[in-house]
Amino acid sequence: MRELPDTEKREHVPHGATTITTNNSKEKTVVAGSAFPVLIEVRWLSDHPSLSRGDDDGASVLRHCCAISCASSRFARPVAWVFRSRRSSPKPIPFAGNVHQLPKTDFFKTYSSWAKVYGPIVYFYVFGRNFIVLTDLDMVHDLLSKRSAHYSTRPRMVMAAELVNRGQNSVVFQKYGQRLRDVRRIINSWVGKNVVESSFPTVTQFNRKMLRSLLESPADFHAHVKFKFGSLVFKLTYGIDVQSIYDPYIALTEEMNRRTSMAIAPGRWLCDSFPILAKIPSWMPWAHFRRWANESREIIQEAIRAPFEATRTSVLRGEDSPSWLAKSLLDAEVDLSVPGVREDLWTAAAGMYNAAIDTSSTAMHAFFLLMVHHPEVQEKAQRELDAVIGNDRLPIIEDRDSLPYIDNIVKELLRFSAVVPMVPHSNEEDDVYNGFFIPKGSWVIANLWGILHDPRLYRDPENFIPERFEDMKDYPAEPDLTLAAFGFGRRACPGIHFGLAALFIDIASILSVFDIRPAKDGNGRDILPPIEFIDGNIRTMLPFDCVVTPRSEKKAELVRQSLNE
Ligand code: HEM
Repeated sequence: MRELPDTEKREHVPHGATTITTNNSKEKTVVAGSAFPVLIEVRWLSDHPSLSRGDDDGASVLRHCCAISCASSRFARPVAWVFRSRRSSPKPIPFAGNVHQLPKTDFFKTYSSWAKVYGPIVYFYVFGRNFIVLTDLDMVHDLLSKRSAHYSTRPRMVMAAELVNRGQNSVVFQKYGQRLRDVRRIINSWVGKNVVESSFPTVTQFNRKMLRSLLESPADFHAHVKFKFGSLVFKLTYGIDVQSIYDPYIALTEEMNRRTSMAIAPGRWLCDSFPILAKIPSWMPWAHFRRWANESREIIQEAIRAPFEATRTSVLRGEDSPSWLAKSLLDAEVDLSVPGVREDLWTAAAGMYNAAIDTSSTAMHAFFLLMVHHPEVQEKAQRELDAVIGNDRLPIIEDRDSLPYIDNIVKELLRFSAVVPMVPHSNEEDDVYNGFFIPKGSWVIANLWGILHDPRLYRDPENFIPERFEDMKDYPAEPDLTLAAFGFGRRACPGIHFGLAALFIDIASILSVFDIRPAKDGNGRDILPPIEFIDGNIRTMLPFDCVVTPRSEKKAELVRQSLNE
């Protein structure tokens, strides 16, 4: 342990409490004494200027103290933190913590407003669970990327991960470890950077089908977009052709996603705050949450198992129905009798639907709405498309480099809509960062919405302006945080290349073929639907009306012909 500098002295006061006076901080702190001797050190050191200077020596002493504090008492850690973080957190109430200050929706907006008051790293706790919210890109990179060896697991989610079993059968909820690495390796062999291009012909084919649906029933654009992503992912993953949104596979998978969203809804389940409740037997009269969890577990298992078995049967019959899963099943090195192999494959396959559909659909729904609000963006994009693509063909994914404005629309769409507004990671070890003690098992949340709307990075962040990414003579381009929108470190979205290609081809081809205009009210006036998202771990949009019309008969004909190619 480091010696106290001369300028600092301690005096012992009755009942074991200790007073620490430092010349530097001009601060006198009395902390509970005899029960938590180590905490006193933690409190003092963490405020010591050596740490705020980033002094390694000080930091290592603090780390050492933290380790001792943990060894001495599990209870000690949050207490230590509370002492430290008075200036970095809203005022808690005893036991419940900050539960009374949490909003019902749009958590990330509240976190961003806290960041303005308490700084970019905010701590709060709710019934003993520690939350650290980072609203600063550098800090997020420091912890989730540079220290990703320790920050790549997910926080404990009793209802979702344990009772509903998503911790076992969903890549998104899996703890960091060998199983997750195996599942991610499978996913990378399907959509990784080096292989993703092989899926482009199918992505384009499903894009053309969506364009045709838009021609036939433009008012249903909301459903066409969702169905396109759902049917595309089913085809690529399982080789299954789903015929409509009422297809039983789609219905099952939607139910899986609905129940998963309910299972992770913040504040909904008491067992998340009091894990002991998870031990209550499900037959007890008021244990309906346990019965709901059991029912959900079965439905979800069926949603995961059914398409997997359909593909396996088709492979066993020798049917020619190529898919990512069939490719893996046919891989000579894959032996389903080895424990865990089957589970890894179905987890990887189900993860594609879980993680791909809602994210991409929300981005596209937001795109339609933003085009209604921004005819000037639409016209500029169409001028670029007409100049580069012309009138004789539809855009293809390979046009990306020659359509920089469309690319900027994709970037701005991801920034503006922040489809995944918050990314929760957790640390497997106690840690110290910038003088902050981060207890093991904390929720370390990257406030992506806050970062993508940070006024220090973006001028007028609440507005949709694709031009912000253009380097202009009198105004340099603003930061392109597309990668950040897909998460961090070892948990970063493995579908990024696939997702970006799919968004690009949809946006380019829709703007090439269609005009998107506001619907009119009875008096012929434009109806501009409000730009509002529904809060969730993945944001969604309520349906809204707009008018989608082909720009010319020739463009419409190109769409019809494209399906015969
Ligand atoms: C607009 C499109 C998308 C966005 C904005 C998006 C964003 C994200 C984000 C923020 C994460 C969490 C990363 C983290 O924890 O640090 C994530 C995870 C994930 N995404 Fe995406 N994603 C998109 C599309 C896709 C697509 C198309 C796929 C599959 C083809 C996909 C597959 C996954 C998977 C499997 C995970 C879980 C990774 C893990 O927990 O280890 N995503 N995504």
